[in-house]
Amino acid sequence: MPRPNTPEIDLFERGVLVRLSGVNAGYGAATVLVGLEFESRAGEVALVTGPAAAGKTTFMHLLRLALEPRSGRAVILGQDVGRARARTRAAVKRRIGYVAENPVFIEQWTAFDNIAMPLRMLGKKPREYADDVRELVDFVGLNDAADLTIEKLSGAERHRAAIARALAAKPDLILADDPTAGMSPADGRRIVRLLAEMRRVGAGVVIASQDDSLADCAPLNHWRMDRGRLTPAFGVPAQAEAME
Ligand SMILES: Nc1ncnc2c1ncn2[C@@H]1O[C@H](COP(=O)(O)OP(=O)(O)OP(=O)(O)O)[C@@H](O)[C@H]1O
Repeated sequence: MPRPNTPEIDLFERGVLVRLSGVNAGYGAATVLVGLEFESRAGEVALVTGPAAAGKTTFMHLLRLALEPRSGRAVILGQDVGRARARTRAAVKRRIGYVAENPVFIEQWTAFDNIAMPLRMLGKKPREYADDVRELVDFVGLNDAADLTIEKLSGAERHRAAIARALAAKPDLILADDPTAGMSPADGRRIVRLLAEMRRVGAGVVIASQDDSLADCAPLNHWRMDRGRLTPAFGVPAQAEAME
């Protein structure tokens, strides 16, 4: 007899990728995130905006399981991550694509090889992943720059490469921390649209930024973070209405 699903797996199967209920988190003695209520569903994009030091990066660390909730309940990709064992947490992490604020690459490698890194780590051979990586390169618009070593890329191209790398292993949840930093407004909007496209393959996307003006460049749920508290920016987003 198959074991019945846990309530957390049931939630995932109903398309709820993240559900935070009353979550507090922080560093050392400092509580940075306070009483978070948040939900992200498959095929939805969330934009979290707020001023410097509001807690956006800390929120990303919580979602990518680099920071544990101190209290409350955090269900991410079908697991109560505050209670899960190290092995389960590691398995959840592998299903999350993360675009860091300052992406770190192997500078002497080409963008193509850096993008392929997650696939190599899964044990795939170049002939198995070459077409998929080329497709990603096209998708993010890196084109010929993919064959240059990363150190030669512009800031915007590095972000495109970081996005392609985060998508390589086909994650269920994509997190992008300030992906438009240092870009022109037009480039920034293109990047957000690109990330938002991932909803079409059923992924959930969460983007953090200081820039409120990004809210109208794709269909998304806009949240504001202020002093560690998260609120829907315009009334109650569709996803929160659907919370059971
Ligand atoms: N490793 C850490 N240890 C202690 N405090 C930290 C740590 N990282 C961040 N903080 C503090 O947590 C608070 C929130 O920082 P966080 O980086 O999450 O904000 P942010 O909204 O991402 O800011 P920005 O838009 O400038 O990137 C700040 O007061 C910051 O000083």
